[in-house]
Amino acid sequence: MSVGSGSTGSLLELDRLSVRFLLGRRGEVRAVTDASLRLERGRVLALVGESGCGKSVLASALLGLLPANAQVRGRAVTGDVELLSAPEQVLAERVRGRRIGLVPQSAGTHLTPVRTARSQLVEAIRALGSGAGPDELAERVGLRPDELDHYPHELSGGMAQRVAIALALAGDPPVLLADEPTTGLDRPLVHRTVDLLAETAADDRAVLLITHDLTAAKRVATDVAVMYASRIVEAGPAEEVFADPWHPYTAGLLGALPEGGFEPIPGHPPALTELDRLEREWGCVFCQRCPSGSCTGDPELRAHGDRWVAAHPPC
Ligand SMILES: Nc1ncnc2c1ncn2[C@@H]1O[C@H](COP(=O)(O)OP(=O)(O)OP(=O)(O)O)[C@@H](O)[C@H]1O
Ligand code: NI
Repeated sequence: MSVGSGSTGSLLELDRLSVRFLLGRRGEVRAVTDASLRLERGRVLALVGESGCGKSVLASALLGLLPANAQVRGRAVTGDVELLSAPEQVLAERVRGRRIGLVPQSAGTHLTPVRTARSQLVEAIRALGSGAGPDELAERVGLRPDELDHYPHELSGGMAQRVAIALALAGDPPVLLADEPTTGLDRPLVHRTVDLLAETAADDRAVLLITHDLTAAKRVATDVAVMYASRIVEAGPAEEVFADPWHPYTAGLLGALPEGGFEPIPGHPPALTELDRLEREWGCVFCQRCPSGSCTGDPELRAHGDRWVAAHPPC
């Protein structure tokens, strides 16, 4: 992955995407700040970070699904569409399902209970006007065609998740956006689901996998971006970042895993209404939790080769 602008051949590119929610007299929530990312063909980019850091808001911004009190800045380009300024009609007719397929959080509740998987798939194919057939899509996600004739309550969790991914693929979108696609699944099923997403990426697409499940991210991501308090604080090739994190927050997330010895960083992320003040006072909003003592106080994500880090450059 690369962060920044001036791409060739990327399927999705974000350039300083920022989102604030205006709360009137209660101030503002800064949910996403200057997020720059590039998603290339064949790649799985995991966007990781604790609950509430802004991952889902970033995803909603790309799909034009933010509420009216959201103020959006920056650029996000897929194909010839600039997503942040595109009218709703363009997003509805050309982007959602066609350029960006959405894999839902909970497949079980996403499917309509009174209709078979096949009829839902056929309807999606018809609505999106794509050339794929239901059996072909079933096969692509590892389902037997006859399994499509089940109603959602007859599907196992894993089969429902496969149907949901088949639905996301119905319009043959080059990009899949999966926001916490493994919520509520047990570990083997988490692995099968993310493996399937990785296979779809290998099939000439790209996947943006939003998750707080570091184990799942480690398993399939080719690239990773770590988000803390609305900002991406570190990004780069997944293998390198996971093996040798530069930002102390990334190190803390990895330290909280079983293999890291269950040692999370003490404290909590700051309230998102306080970020402007904290950055004015400290530079870096992580500083109050920062064990490293080497913070430059510069919140900008800076490049060092193909890796990016804020405030804590490699020494
Ligand atoms: N409409 C809104 N008005 C005000 N604040 C909002 C609104 N929608 C989201 N937020 C806030 O934006 C912040 C980021 O939320 P977001 O859902 O993106 O977090 P997340 O990283 O996806 O976490 P999770 O893993 O829990 O989904 C949260 O503090 C949330 O309360
Ligand atoms: Ni710091």
